[in-house]
Amino acid sequence: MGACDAVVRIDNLVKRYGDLVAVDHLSLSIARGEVFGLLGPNGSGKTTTINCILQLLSYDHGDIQLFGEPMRPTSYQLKRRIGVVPQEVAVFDELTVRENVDSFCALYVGDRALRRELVNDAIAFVGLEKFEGFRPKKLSGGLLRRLNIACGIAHRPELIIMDEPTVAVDPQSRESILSGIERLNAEGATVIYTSHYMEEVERLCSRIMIMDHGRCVASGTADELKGMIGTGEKISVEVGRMDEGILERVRSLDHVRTAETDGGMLRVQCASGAHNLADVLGVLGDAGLAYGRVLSEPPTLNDVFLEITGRALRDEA
Ligand SMILES: Nc1ncnc2c1ncn2[C@@H]1O[C@H](COP(=O)(O)OP(=O)(O)OP(=O)(O)O)[C@@H](O)[C@H]1O
Repeated sequence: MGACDAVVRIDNLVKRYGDLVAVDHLSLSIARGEVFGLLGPNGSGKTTTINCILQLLSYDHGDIQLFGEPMRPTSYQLKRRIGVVPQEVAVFDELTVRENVDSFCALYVGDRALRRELVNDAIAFVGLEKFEGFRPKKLSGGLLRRLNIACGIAHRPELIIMDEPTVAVDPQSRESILSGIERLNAEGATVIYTSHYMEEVERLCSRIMIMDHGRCVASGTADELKGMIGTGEKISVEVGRMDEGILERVRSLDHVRTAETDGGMLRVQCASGAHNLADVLGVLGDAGLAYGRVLSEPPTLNDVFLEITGRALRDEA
């Protein structure tokens, strides 16, 4: 990828808070049209990275380029091409939903008629038409988050940065937010999405960087990340009673790491490898054991994180 194709390029970023190294020699490059996921537990440095990109924080070392140009605190022409949805809801309590979206849009768009159209579109986009005249205090947490998004995207930015936009929202708003991001991307926006919810990142992101202690511990597509580890699928089979001899035969299969029974279910954790499910069912079939439901779950991004760091992504969540 040439430098000009990169919407965001970070080289060797270091940010310290006193003795704490919050971002530790981080480099990344994000191409136009990507939904780039920054995944990591709380405190791993995601927000600090975002705030450095936006020049809201000064940093100790490193280069940041946006749209092929160096990003500086005074790069207003670059900043207007970015939409930010911050982690904390940041809206004006005294203004209505419509007035809030309009005042953020007015930072970048002077023409009133055009702005009216953009504000209408943004409010419709997040599904807040019925709440246009409401002040933020009257909105639920999920609706507030949607207002926060409308404020960030109304001026049609090319790069949208969303910092954990679904924390503490109801399932309906979560779905609305996720499908909204998919639509923004389909319309051409490049998106940076930070989260500690691996399911969201897996659904949305074309590429993922897993962070821990300010460092990149792994990056790639979800499938590439899963391919990097030795953990394979988890197999569950409804078996009722099962004698120890059959269990031992399952355990002796090539790629089986552990096999246990619990409440009538056989649970098998495999190492990565082909035919694991067929091999396990083969043992049961050969033993003449009737079985019921069979579930095979591929490894998750949490398994990637666990294998690389020895901890679960949600340990601290
Ligand atoms: N203003 C600050 N002063 C001192 N330390 C800070 C400050 N802001 C963040 N930190 C520390 O820097 C580290 C990275 O924090 P950061 O907020 O970037 O992580 P994060 O991955 O975004 O976490 P979260 O999911 O909680 O937002 C943490 O150890 C945090 O405690």
